[in-house]
Amino acid sequence: MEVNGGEHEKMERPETLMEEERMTIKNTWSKVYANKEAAGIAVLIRLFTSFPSSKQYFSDFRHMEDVQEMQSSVQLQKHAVRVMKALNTLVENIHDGEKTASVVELVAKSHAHKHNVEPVYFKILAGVILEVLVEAFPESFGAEAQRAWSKLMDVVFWHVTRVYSEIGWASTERERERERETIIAIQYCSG
Ligand code: HEM
Repeated sequence: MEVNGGEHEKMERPETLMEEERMTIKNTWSKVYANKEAAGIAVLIRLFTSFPSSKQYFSDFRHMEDVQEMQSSVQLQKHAVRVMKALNTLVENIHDGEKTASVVELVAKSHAHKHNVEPVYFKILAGVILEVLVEAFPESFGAEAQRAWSKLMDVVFWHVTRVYSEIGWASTERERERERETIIAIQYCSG
């Protein structure tokens, strides 16, 4: 999988979520969102420790190795809450495909234009979110919930790549190499 500008056309549009899956997502989310700061920070810390290259975009802690030091970064805490709030908007509007598209569009545009984030990091973050939620809320995130959430993440990522493709994002050769390395690491981690 290579995720850059021209790749979107090759991606199959993910299936629409079924009513049952939407309900599962809503039901499992409320507990997570009640702990949004802690859950968001846990997700980002996992992202930055498992995939240290994802820190490169954050001026305040790109050189930090120490987890406690990272946790006290205001930039990290703010981003954690921002990610959770955006997810909450997606969940609240899960029946509204246009709203989903527009929320993801805004985030993808700013991350491409302002923050220069490679799209593959959205895919990585999606995997990390699931991993952390399953660990933190095992009673809620069983197989059925995991399937529903994976589908939602696929929809999000599909929109992200659509936007990156529309704005003509092109990864440099070095960045592609890093993406390949990262994807191999993900495959390795997920057995
Ligand atoms: C679901 C995924 C994500 C959501 C909802 C999200 C949301 C946001 C929001 C709302 C902002 C502030 C407003 C803006 O500039 O757009 C922001 C800033 C930022 N995001 Fe994300 N983000 C996501 C994923 C990522 C990823 C994967 C990275 C990089 C690995 C990243 C890096 C950044 C950076 C560097 C900033 C600027 C931080 C600052 O200046 O304090 N984001 N994000």
